[in-house]
Amino acid sequence: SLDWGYTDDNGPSTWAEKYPLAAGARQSPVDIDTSKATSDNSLVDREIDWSYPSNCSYRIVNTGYGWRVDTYGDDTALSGGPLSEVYKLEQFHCHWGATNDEGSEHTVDGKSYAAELHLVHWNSEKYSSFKEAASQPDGLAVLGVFMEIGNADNAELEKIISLIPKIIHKGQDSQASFDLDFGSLLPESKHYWTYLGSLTTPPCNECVIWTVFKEPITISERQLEVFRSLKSVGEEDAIEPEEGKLVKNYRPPLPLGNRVLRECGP
Ligand SMILES: C[C@H](CNC(=O)c1ccc(S(N)(=O)=O)cc1)Cn1ccc2ccccc21
Ligand SMILES: [Zn+2]
Repeated sequence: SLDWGYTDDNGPSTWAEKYPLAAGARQSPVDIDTSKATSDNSLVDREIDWSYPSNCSYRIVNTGYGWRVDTYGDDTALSGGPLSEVYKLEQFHCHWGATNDEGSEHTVDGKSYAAELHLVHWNSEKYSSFKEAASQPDGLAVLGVFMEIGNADNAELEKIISLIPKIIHKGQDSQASFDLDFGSLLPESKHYWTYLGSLTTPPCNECVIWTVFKEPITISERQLEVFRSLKSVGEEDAIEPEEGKLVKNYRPPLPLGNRVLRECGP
């Protein structure tokens, strides 16, 4: 069975047994209590700037915990906002729930969205590899984008979704350099919240500067169902067809504690 996961016997409430960092004071996700967000001048007009060439995605893989698109970081850049250095895009992935009223990791005043997209970057100015950065307090910068159910398919996401039937089982991957317009995967408004947190999966390293956009993007119910068709087990694990489906892969919020939650944007 999986070392950790999202079922009752290996889910988030059990992670701290094998991954002690999961019990830390700087964990993610958190509930974004908008009354606690400070819009102090520290971020005034420090908008988040990103730049991704459309051909930077080269592989999609089933990690057993969801899908992940690996990217060439060389010509990518994330800067501004709460960041003091330029970060490079390493990968992006998504979290979702079994039903549409749950699925995001961050919540806003207790409200969950149907899913949440994470664009994972690392501080290539200060560190020499993603792995090294993932053990540093300012090593990673993750952009969180809420996804809500809309009537239309999200055309950019469709390029990813069309590859999922090739990676149904854990460990499968598809080398597909597909052209992606990241502009359509990010909201129009650059209004965001930011705080210091962690990876939301084991080993839960407290190495992430989080930036969560306020405005969601949309995904269709059909597209979300395709995410839920992924399996957390390999092809060789002979189990019942309905078993092992990744119907949910989100960690519920952890206490913000005495961390500062800052807000920026119009
Ligand atoms: C963490 C790394 C594997 N995990 C991730 O890269 C990762 C990235 C983003 C998120 S999220 N959902 O927060 O955006 C979660 C996990 C491997 N790795 C790197 C250093 C390292 C040290 C020990 C064990 C594994 C290690
Ligand atoms: Zn994530």
